[in-house]
Amino acid sequence: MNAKEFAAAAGLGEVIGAIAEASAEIATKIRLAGLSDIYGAAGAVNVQGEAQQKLDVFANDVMIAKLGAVAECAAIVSEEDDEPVVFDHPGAKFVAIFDPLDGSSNIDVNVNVGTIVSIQAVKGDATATALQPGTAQVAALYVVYGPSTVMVVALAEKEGVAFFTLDDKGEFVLTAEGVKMPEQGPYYSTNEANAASWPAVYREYVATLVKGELGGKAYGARYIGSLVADFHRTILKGGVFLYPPTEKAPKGKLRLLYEANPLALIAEKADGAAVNGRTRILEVVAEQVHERTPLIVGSKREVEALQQMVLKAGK
Ligand SMILES: O=P(O)(O)OC[C@H]1O[C@](O)(COP(=O)(O)O)[C@@H](O)[C@@H]1O
Ligand SMILES: [Mg+2]
Ligand SMILES: [Mg+2]
Repeated sequence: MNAKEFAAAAGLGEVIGAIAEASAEIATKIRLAGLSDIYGAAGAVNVQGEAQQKLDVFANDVMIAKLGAVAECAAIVSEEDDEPVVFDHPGAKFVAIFDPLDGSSNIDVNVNVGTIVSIQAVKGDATATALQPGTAQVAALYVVYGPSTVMVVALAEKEGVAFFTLDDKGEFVLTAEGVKMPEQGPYYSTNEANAASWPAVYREYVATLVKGELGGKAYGARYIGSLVADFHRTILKGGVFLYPPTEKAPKGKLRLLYEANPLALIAEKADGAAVNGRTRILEVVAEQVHERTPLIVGSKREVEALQQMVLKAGK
């Protein structure tokens, strides 16, 4: 079975099939990047105030073109566009909310990047649909462009997550189903250079892990700096990824709607958890589509321990 058939069987029509086609094109572009003029900055700045890479723009354009050709897709919300892009598709059922290329600062050094997508059922206009809490998502997925290209899909109605691997014909073939993450893992993953500007409780938490005070074994550190890649390791090996608030980004750096929400649904469907410190990510109600959030996601044991420490500290 491929990703397109899997999603169609789950009542999602062609939406995931279109994302699979877009991802296959993005994967090819990334794989051959050194042979074309696609590395480097595009010369523009996106709504987040971040310099766009040429591959950010390419990935966004491909996603919009593919989803714009699908009758069930009413609109898209992208990290790279200030406003939703609304399609003329009367009666369309879904809005796709995405980060077309995640970890783009890693592109030029040939390190894993990804695509992250949340799918919401239409409820009002595109913005209102996108602003529904993560609990309302009908599906979520990410694609990791690594040594192989893998798509991981969670459906709201199904426990466990499905893995698809891109074959040499451009198809995402089902390679694992019902995947769950370890209840506890060996790694923590965070940009520790920010530690001095985290709320103290996060430093205490990491010290707890390093000293082996949570479950007996001392944790190791792993940080790629591509959320998708750091999350993918976490789902396979267990452990915790955290991007706490910092002085520079007091509301967190990562985006709620197209980074935290989809990964939180995938984590929960795999028996993991995701919080913003105090609150379950999927219950946070966004006020704007590009809203940022702290994110702590991973195995249940680690995420719950952090949440308890934060609540106890009153932070
Ligand atoms: O460089 P930092 O501050 O550690 O931030 C890394 C985070 O930023 C991101 O690159 C942001 O994603 P984009 O590349 O989509 O802007 C995440 O992938 C990653 O987790
Ligand atoms: Mg990103
Ligand atoms: Mg991005």
